Amino acid sequence: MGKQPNLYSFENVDTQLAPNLRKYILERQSEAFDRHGVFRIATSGGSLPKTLAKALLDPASGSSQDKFEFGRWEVFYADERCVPLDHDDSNHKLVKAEWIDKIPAELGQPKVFTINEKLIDDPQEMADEYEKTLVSVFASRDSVKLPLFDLILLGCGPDGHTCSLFPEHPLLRETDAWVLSIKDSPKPPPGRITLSLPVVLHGANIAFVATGGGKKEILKQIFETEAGAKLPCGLVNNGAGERVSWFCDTAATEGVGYPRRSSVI
Ligand SMILES: O=C1O[C@H](COP(=O)(O)O)[C@@H](O)[C@H](O)[C@H]1O
Repeated sequence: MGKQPNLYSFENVDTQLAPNLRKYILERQSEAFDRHGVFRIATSGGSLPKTLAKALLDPASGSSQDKFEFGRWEVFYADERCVPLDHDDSNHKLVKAEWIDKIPAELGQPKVFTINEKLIDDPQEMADEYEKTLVSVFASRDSVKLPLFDLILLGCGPDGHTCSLFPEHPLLRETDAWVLSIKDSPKPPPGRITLSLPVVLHGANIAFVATGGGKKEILKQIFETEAGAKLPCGLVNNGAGERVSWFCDTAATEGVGYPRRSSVI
């Protein structure tokens, strides 16, 4: 498959996709610990956190010998909605409820970098402040051109959006900023912040999770058409190639002609 993205497709989410995603993340964790002693991830909201929880927390989905060391994790948001952190639209609220709050105490607690909810009425200010947070963690912008996440976990919207980067939106042309604001998101809520495309493409590893029949038409477009290659998810595939892995179920990949794999092992 050379430098192309990996497309994994599993019959069952609980018994196949989740254990394979678990193995993949354990490998990324181990590489990151070897590299710099911490595991820095950026995560999305939407349908991803529920599936991710099965991979991270379900004892039936992996070997007990390989454990996540959440105490050495740093968790950032690939995108966030400009709402209070306890609002139902908040990606943080969802991620916290799905898995962060369920981590057994003995596995440690991740350091989580949320938005400043005092800035919900000013998305640009919120994006600037979140970028400063990244700068403080990933070192100064002068010496680091782009932050290097060990793993970026992404969803794929039915229109091909990922993070809060929407098809044909001018934000896709951003080349300088690390964190962008959007006031006119086509999907509610309208105010959001998002990692920029260059930051996503720079990720050491990028994993999409897309499940269910509602994703099959967009996956066909992304993997098989020129127009799909220009959608945000297609741009990630083309820009990051073999560093991209898709974790899907067969309902989502039905009819997709691109070569599929059934195990990360
Ligand atoms: O609005 C958003 O949507 C995308 C995709 O969500 P999904 O429910 O179709 O998986 C999500 O990745 C992003 O974080 C979220 O803000």
